[in-house]
Amino acid sequence: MPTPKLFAQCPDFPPTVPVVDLPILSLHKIGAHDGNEEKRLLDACGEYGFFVLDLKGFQIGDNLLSNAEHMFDLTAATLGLDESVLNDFAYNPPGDLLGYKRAGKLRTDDGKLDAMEMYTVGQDDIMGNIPPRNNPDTIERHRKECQEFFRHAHAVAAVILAALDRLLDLQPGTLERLSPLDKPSDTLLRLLLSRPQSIVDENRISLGGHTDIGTVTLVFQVASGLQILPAGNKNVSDNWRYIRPELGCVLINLGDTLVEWTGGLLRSSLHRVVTAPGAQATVPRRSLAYLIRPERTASMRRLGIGSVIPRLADGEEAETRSVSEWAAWGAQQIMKGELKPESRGGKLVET
Ligand SMILES: O=C(O)CCC(=O)C(=O)O
Ligand SMILES: [Fe+2]
Repeated sequence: MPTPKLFAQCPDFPPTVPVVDLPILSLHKIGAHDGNEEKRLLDACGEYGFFVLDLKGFQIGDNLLSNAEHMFDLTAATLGLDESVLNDFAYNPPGDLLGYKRAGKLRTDDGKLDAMEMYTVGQDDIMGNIPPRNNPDTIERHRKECQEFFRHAHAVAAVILAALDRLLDLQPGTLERLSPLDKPSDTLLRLLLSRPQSIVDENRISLGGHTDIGTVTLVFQVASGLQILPAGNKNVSDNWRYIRPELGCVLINLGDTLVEWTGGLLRSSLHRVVTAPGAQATVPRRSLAYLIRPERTASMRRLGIGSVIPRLADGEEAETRSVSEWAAWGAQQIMKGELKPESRGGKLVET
């Protein structure tokens, strides 16, 4: 949802489609510990696990908007390479999610094939936490711009995590220290593209319903198509709601790790991408997802003994797995069909 330049290239979001009423919060106010804005943040994290963050007029926010614009260019350049070139960088799931994923590699909720191409860049590779990987030239020539994106995206996320520390009565710095920029993790940036269809099927699912597994995700979209299934609704087409792109803003959603760490207080919501609505379906849809994961050795154990996060109830067992073990287990459960992707947590609004 970044800059005027990108918005000007895209037809308007239609006024008639069903949208979810997410709050637009101010990075500036949250950074200044504004009590009212923090309350709105906590409410949104419990109810939707999603909110829109206005980045404009705050230095790190403006920096990130400009970095995001570069990453949109990088998406076009990289996914515009010949398929034979991209195939040399093909991703290798489930062990290695970095590199190129062509459209049609995944099944969506309706049993059809997905329509999302993506090139995934690892934070460790770009920030030098591991020896560099080999990426297409389009990326190798812009490592510095990628570094800037990771640095500023991480800084914006840190403002939100610091506010959550305060709201959850955790020691200052707790959440940020668990997902540092300079320690090995599975944090990554997805450069995503879904191409316009010759005959538009507005119900086509480009990327199937899922929750994100990590702590927080920052999403930039210009043409929409991203939808959320608000909690408590049956997973049928009529219940999904579009997220309206907002100029100068980034969309933030919480992942399963924050749900676990808070004993289910916060929510991670099911979301998916369908054909962009109205005239937006006629242009290529580019988006960015910066998916933050904790340091690899961090534990999934519930956090803190402050006054907000509930203690384990009688009979409840502490989670002892590391984030990597937990992620591998979750992926396996979903593959075996024993775990269905669905909204998790949200006890904050139920109590
Ligand atoms: O393309 C988008 O808008 C969202 C992508 C997404 O949900 C993801 O990569 O996890
Ligand atoms: Fe996602």
